[in-house]
Amino acid sequence: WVKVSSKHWSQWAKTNITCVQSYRTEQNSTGGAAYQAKGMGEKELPGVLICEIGGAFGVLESHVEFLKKHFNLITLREFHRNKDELCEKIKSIFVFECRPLIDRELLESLPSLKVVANSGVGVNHLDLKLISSFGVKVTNTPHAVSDSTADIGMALMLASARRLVEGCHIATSPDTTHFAVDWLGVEVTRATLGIIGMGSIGYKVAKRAKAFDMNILYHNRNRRKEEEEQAVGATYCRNIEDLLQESDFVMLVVNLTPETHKLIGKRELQLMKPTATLINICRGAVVDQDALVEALKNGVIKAAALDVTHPEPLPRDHPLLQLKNVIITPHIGTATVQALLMMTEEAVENIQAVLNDLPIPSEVIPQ
Ligand SMILES: O=C(O)[C@H](O)CO
Repeated sequence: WVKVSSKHWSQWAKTNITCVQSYRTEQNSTGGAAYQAKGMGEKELPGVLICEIGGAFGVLESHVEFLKKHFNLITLREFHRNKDELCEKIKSIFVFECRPLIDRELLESLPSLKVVANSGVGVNHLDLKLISSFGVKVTNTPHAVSDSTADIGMALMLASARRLVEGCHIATSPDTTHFAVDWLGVEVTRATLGIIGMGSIGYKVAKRAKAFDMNILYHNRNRRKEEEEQAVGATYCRNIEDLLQESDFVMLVVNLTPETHKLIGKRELQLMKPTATLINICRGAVVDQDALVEALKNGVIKAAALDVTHPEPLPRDHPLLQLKNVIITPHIGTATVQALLMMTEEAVENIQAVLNDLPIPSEVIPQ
């Protein structure tokens, strides 16, 4: 089965797509009969190139059965072993994080390629102009990732405010004989949160922060509708400077583009309060890391909590890894059972939409 957004359902239902018919089978028995009558099960499934099955950048083993109902999965290794036979069959590439690498050589070797389906929202690892010059579309999965990534933003903010990692070390250290700590955390409740980037993830952060009675500021290229602002109690800051000066916590939730590369540098850090914390859940390169190290060492800001760095992982001798006022997690914004399943489902919907000339739920258009 595959989840197809209800607004696109009627168009999907008119087609002969195997997955849609089997989805209907689960919903009502008439759908199952239609599936049989059209004989769709006999059609050759479109070829999808994947990096591998399992491993850090491969398709999850638990998703393979589902994917195989829709596609003929071809791993990169199989492709390289049998290029001549497989190159015509591959209609789509399923990209997870930055694998497989999509370069000119790969694109030139796939004449039937129609879509590069990125599993995840960030597409900074893809050369959009190059891909589109081959007439190939790019899609991503913004809906699937928004809850889990917003959760990580909240988790990092709370962990940093309450010094959870330090507390954990004390509680688990073999040297600990009693639980006296010589420091205090701060509360996020009623503090000011500045969200930079108010797309679907930023907005979900705001929803969560509202439940903590936080005072919410946001900066975004486009201002949200008034009713959306009111629903989460967020105030728009046209100038990023105002947000930086007023916030106790600044959370970065933008896409990495040439415009947002090193968006937070020395000047921006100096505008922040010395008691403020920077939280980054988007991409490491949005922050000038050298400037951040200096700011953290010299008390320009209080702390940082980063789910993303540049590069990933940081070299083991990187100064950010030596600082006590920094929490770093290994880019786990979408690392949940639910998010990964939804990312796969959303990618399948995107691929099927492109291959069947249907409205594409999440197409990424090169600027
Ligand atoms: O871009 C995203 O959705 C996450 O960072 C996972 O890559």
